[in-house]
Amino acid sequence: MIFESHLRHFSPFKHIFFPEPAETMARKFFVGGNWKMNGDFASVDGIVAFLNQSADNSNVDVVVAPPAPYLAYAKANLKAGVLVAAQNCYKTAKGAFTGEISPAMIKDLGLEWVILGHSERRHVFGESDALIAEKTVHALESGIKVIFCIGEKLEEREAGHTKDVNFRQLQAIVDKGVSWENIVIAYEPVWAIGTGKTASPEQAQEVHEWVRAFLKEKVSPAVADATRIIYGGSVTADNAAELGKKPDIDGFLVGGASLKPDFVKIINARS
Ligand SMILES: O=C[C@H](O)COP(=O)(O)O
Repeated sequence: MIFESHLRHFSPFKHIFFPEPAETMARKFFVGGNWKMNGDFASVDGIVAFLNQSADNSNVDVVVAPPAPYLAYAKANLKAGVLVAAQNCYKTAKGAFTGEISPAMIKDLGLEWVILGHSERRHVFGESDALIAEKTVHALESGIKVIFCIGEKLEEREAGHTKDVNFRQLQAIVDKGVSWENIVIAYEPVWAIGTGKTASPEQAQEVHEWVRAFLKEKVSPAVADATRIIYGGSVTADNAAELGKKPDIDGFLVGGASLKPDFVKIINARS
């Protein structure tokens, strides 16, 4: 996959062999639920019950991310339309890395997705852009799709660095020549996560538009057009519909509200 990406960008014949699609592609809405380090068997049963009882919605990709000990249990009990993601993984398949899980293990559980670069991994556990990029490359090469999180801290926004920070975080994987068809970008301003301070639809749309323009310039117009950019940060059933009306917001990554039955309203926010 890296080979094709390089050919597309570096071949002098790229427009002959890899023409860019002329038409704009419709992006399927994507709603992720990140349970973070919350839950036990009883609460997982409760979440599974409201998800399984929800009406099927073929217009939305729904992916929930339980803590690692509950991945297999959630997968075994959720209906087919709700996929399961791991919240993190390491950059190699196996080895002496106490406490880590690998994409190979995620795949072995029959799962397809992992969240990487979440702000809590970046800022609580000190993961660097470089490490997150290595993890992303390894996950993709292992056949696992990636919800790749980016986002600025409050002080970075107030200092006028929002664009620089988000572009720097993205550049780390652009530099690796990743193939973008199995990546969803989650823009999650750190100041909005778990704070109840949602970015306004206009604030979120502004950054999503920047991110799409960045992809157009640094990768290709086709990738910019096709890649889903979802928003995370205090999304609730009350604010999801307005956020979801913005043209560059292709879904949500939901934390706290994904633990409650109203998560189903967020899944259906654009229906
Ligand atoms: O991954 C999800 C985000 O960190 C958002 O969390 P939140 O909805 O609790 O603010």
